[in-house]
Amino acid sequence: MKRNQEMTTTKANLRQQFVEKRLALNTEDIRLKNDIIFSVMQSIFTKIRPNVIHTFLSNTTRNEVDTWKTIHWIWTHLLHTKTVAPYVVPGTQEMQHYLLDSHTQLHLNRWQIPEPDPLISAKVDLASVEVVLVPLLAFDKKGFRVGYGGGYYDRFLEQCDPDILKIGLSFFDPVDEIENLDQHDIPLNMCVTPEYIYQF
Ligand SMILES: Nc1nc2c(c(=O)[nH]1)N(C=O)[C@@H](CNc1ccc(C(=O)N[C@@H](CCC(=O)O)C(=O)O)cc1)CN2
Ligand SMILES: Nc1ncnc2c1ncn2[C@@H]1O[C@H](COP(=O)(O)OP(=O)(O)OP(=O)(O)O)[C@@H](O)[C@H]1O
Repeated sequence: MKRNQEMTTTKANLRQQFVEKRLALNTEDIRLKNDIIFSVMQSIFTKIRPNVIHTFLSNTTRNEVDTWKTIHWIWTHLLHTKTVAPYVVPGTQEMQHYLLDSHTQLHLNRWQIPEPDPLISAKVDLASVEVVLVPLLAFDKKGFRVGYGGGYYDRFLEQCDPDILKIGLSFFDPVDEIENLDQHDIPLNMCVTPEYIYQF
């Protein structure tokens, strides 16, 4: 406990800590945790039946929470729900957003993250998005998050309706507090972990 209190919880420190924690999980741990998160996502989406869900496309080689099972389940069970995925415009901090369906052509970007081909995919108006599944490395008890440090999601969420439902997905529990938040940080409304559904 003492040690925990003395540990700094700056974004840079948490980034390093949680990259390591995630890479230390074994394949079986990850499978079990992903299964629990998937079943929670099924209940949440069955209950609220959103029209448009924006989701990150996991880089499973970095042990990100897997969104693919949820995406396939949405496609087969929520027939009126559209899914949308981001594309990082190279050399910028900006993301564009494209319709994701079984026909969407995907390419791996420089970080091995699958993205819709911007030349042939259908661009989506952010005003239609109702739910965003947000990637993260760590989050705190107030719902603030730390990602890889590009600031992509804060820039994106700023463009969305403030009432949009922002759901983080994490294999780990929250830290008490992120020390160096800035005015751009937009908190999550919910974070799903294998242990608990946090609501903020
Ligand atoms: N699956 C997924 N898609 C996503 C995100 C994410 O976290 N996960 N992003 C969430 O924002 C955006 C991509 N942001 C990223 C930002 C930095 C790095 C990265 O690997 N950075 C290096 C640092 C040096 C470099 O620029 O290469 C690193 O962490 O080692 C990866 C993705 C958009 N799409
Ligand atoms: N809306 C914004 N406008 C301008 N700068 C921003 C905005 N959002 C974030 N930033 C800046 O981007 C940088 C990275 O932000 P931060 O460390 O919060 O990234 P992150 O949340 O870990 O990354 P990501 O959102 O890509 O997962 C910071 O310097 C932050 O101030």
